[in-house]
Amino acid sequence: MNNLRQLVDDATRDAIDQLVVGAVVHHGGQILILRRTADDFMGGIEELPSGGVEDGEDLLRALARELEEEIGWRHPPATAPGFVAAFDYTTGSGRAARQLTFALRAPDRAVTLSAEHTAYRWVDPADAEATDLTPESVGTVRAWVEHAARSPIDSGA
Ligand SMILES: Nc1nc2c([nH]c(=O)n2[C@H]2C[C@H](O)[C@@H](COP(=O)(O)OP(=O)(O)OP(=O)(O)O)O2)c(=O)[nH]1
Repeated sequence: MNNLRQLVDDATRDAIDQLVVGAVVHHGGQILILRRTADDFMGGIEELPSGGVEDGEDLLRALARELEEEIGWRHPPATAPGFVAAFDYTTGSGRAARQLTFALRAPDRAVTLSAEHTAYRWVDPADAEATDLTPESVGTVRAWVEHAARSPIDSGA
């Protein structure tokens, strides 16, 4: 399984200010993407469900909280999340962020959005480039496809 502590230690070593957790939520081979509200920073883009890890929070607890907040999941994930990939970016407030993305199988397609997003859709990962996902997110989806093909158990598939 993945070493979560190592991911956190690596971020500290790399002077990351803000850890962010994200999820490739998948169901029947499709993945869930959310559209940010137009007036937000990076408004209107599509993104994977994601959000900042709070002080003292571990990665998987942060992931469960963000999934509850952003897509209304009120149950523990159906499968153990598998680590997919990391990407670094600068947040709207200028902080060095690293998004650590995990894969999770959704029990169904039910989604309840928060005010942070205006829409959601389930897409074929092969079509990721034709969405408004950022290149970093497209790369993450690709990594998930490759990872799932290589080692189905660890992928959380
Ligand atoms: N800023 C930024 N965000 C990116 C890039 N690539 C990429 O996928 N993203 C994604 C990650 C997030 O889903 C979203 C940006 O949100 P964010 O974390 O910066 O949002 P925020 O403004 O609420 O953050 P903050 O200022 O409150 O710290 O876009 C990038 O190059 N720059």
